[in-house]
Amino acid sequence: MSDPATEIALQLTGIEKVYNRDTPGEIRVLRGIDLTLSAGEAVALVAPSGAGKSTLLHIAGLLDQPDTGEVRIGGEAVQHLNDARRTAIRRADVGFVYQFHHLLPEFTALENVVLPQLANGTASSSARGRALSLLDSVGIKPRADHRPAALSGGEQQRVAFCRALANRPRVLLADEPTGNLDPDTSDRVFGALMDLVRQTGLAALVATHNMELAARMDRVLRLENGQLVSG
Ligand SMILES: Nc1ncnc2c1ncn2[C@@H]1O[C@H](COP(=O)(O)OP(=O)(O)OP(=O)(O)O)[C@@H](O)[C@H]1O
Repeated sequence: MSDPATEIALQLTGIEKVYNRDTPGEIRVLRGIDLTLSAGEAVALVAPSGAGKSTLLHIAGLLDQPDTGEVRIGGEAVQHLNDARRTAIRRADVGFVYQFHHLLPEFTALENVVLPQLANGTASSSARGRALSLLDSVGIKPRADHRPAALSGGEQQRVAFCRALANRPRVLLADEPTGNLDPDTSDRVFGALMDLVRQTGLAALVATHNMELAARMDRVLRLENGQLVSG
């Protein structure tokens, strides 16, 4: 059996992305991105606004296609797969946490966390238990039956964090997952994330401007001039 610690969860090779090609507004956002994320590894992505962080996360999460380069998730090259297969891989293997959480307003916090598993056809009797345990790990289990409108911004963000992890994805792609949170709550959510990384082999790519959190991850990568550099 392969060692989960050395299993490659996500691999980007030679990724390039240009917007408005061959027009005066051409922007070469990604200029040859190489990134290997192993199972059980957390990597911080630090990028100034407009550097291409969202573009990179969208390509890594199969929401967008690069112009050139290859994306592999769990060893499978996804470039030439049809849309249905790419969607299936995204749903099964990738969790997203965005700056804006997009919770479904008519459902409770708990239902918002369980719903992706229903969509995925993977909801089991344990799905509710898994969702409650995730909500507990970030301190909002007592709010499980509240709808998003009755939750604070930070509570909604924590629900979105749990939703992203409910399916046990192989890769978590997060954009400022603790951005709205006070330092203690941020610490708790980050701790819950790192526990999952260490205990379950989750691979996490976390965009953040918080250099203290970044330093607590395994590696820090900066997106500069369309390329990734260490540190
Ligand atoms: N669909 C698009 N068409 C044209 N230009 C785009 C498109 N999407 C993004 N851009 C441009 O590409 C650059 C990178 O955008 P991106 O959203 O990836 O940056 P970002 O690093 O996530 O920024 P922020 O941190 O401010 O959200 C920006 O200059 C942006 O204006």
